[in-house]
Amino acid sequence: MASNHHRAGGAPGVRFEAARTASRRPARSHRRSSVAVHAAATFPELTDDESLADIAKSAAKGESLSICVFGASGDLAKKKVLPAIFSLYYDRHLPENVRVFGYARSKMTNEEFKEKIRESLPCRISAAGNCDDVIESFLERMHYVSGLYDDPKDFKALDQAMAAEEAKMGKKAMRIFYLSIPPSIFVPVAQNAARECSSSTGETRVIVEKPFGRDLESSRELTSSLAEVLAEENTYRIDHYLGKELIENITVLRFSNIMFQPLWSRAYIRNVQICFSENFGTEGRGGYFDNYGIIRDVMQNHLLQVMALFAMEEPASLDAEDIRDEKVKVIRCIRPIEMDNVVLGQYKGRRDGDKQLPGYLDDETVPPGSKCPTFAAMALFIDNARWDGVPFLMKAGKALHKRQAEIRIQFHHAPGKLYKKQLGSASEMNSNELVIRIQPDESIYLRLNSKIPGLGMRLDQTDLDLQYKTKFSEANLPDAYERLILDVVQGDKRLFIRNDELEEAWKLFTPLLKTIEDDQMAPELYPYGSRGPIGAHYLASRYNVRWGDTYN
Ligand SMILES: NC(=O)C1=CN([C@@H]2O[C@H](COP(=O)(O)OP(=O)(O)OC[C@H]3O[C@@H](n4cnc5c(N)ncnc54)[C@H](OP(=O)(O)O)[C@@H]3O)[C@@H](O)[C@H]2O)C=CC1
Ligand SMILES: O=C1O[C@H](COP(=O)(O)O)[C@@H](O)[C@H](O)[C@H]1O
Repeated sequence: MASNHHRAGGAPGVRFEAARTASRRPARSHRRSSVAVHAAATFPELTDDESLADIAKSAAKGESLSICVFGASGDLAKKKVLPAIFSLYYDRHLPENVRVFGYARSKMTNEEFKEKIRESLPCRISAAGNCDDVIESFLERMHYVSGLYDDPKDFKALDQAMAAEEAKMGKKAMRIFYLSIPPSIFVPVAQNAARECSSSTGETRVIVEKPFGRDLESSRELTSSLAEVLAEENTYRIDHYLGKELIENITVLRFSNIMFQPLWSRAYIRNVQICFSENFGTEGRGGYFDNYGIIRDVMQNHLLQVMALFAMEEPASLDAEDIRDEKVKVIRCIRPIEMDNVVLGQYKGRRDGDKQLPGYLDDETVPPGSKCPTFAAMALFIDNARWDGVPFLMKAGKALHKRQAEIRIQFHHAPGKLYKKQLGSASEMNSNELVIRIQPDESIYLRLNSKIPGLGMRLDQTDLDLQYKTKFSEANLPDAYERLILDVVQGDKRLFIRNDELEEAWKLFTPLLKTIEDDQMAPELYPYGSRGPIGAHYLASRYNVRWGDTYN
């Protein structure tokens, strides 16, 4: 795989001109013949007749796509990866000549595998007439191969199974491998796949799941082991937050709206809050989690990526390299994180009526007495001209009172005293706030001071509110994995993590993690379902800030 070349600005090797329309086409019912169904994905602007003609051309060109999911028996494959591939198929974003392979050690027949997967395949629009037909047609394209992860022979068998299907479809085959497996086997699986299963006729791309190491050193080791068999341009490090609708919208919001451009700096912004909370604990994933903790699990990757997109300078273009250059630059400007600016927490059990909500240490897969943080809050600073002195407050936690992820931008209060009497002096209650709600209930709203209608002069805060649910149809909110897998098919790396980005992210967090672990820092306990440790509020108040999610 390392030898595959890369064409500037696009997908190297086999390429499907798949549908990447600026806005998603509304889902249509699948009433056409099965030959026609997927032509529209390959040639989105074409009518059915034209699509049929082009299907013939595509078949004549002899191109096919094989996607293989390693760890196909696992949680992520079932929950996210295979449903996302199906949704792309359903929405006609994949070519007709697509085949999907599952690979894992579990012994299953093709039929058993398909039955297991069938129940997790979503029909995006419940009213869509014949989703069942599309499911059947998708399942016909699926194959399961059972094998070990460290035995080249088994990978040869996979290669043969893929080649046999590809031979029916044409001369050129692109292969995509998704490593939906525990990190301990990333390297042998990537090596075996590269050596035994690379496409001999087209491009081979590999999607690597997080975690990409657990500190700077292990991340470097992983990068260099993967680099022995995979060219960087064919390696797609996935951070599924980058595939979320609202996160893609950050750059659109910033760089296409003149009203925001002058405001986006220390001159107008008082603080930025990036908050992630989940209303469930590590249930079932405690074994994995305990080795990582919330900082590695969510902050070093998802939340740092959000911060980078929020704070970076305008890229020279929308090209993947230009965007990633800017992200790297801004991450490098983040000041080393001091322990004084960090609060750690761990959830404890709580009684809720008849129900006992478990504490982190009640999870049998968690080592007794673990100090692993399930919550963290920190203040970060970007030492550049744009953001000098602006606190970026980040917090993330499991087993909190609600599931929510959002960015809150709190502006300075308006100068002067004109409406001071009506607005009061608590700055967070009278200054503007822009909220980008990543999930759930995706929305963007701007908090303004406004006059309450009526006689007299009473003021209150009110929202200019863009609710995705009411403004856009649900069909237009693809799952993050859908967007990202389609990007891999198209060779678009904008939303994937480049190796130098990863390196800078680990340089920032590794010293902090080392201090926490070397000093065995004890986390502050917080009850399951609460708002997290009190310490997070003291941290914010040190910077004269209140967490927006505590008063809204
Ligand atoms: N689940 C999630 O929500 C998320 C997962 N991820 C990442 O995605 C990847 C896959 O996650 P997930 O599906 O939850 O993982 P699983 O633990 O479900 O593992 C996937 C498959 O790998 C095989 N496997 C599990 N443990 C081992 C082992 N010790 N040695 C060899 N094979 C093993 C099993 O298949 P078999 O025995 O049949 O071979 C299993 O079905 C991981 O890297 C994870 O960190 C990232 C974000 C979220
Ligand atoms: O990567 C991870 O993300 C999930 C949260 O993802 P979301 O899309 O549901 O917000 C988190 O639960 C998990 O611990 C972490 O590994």
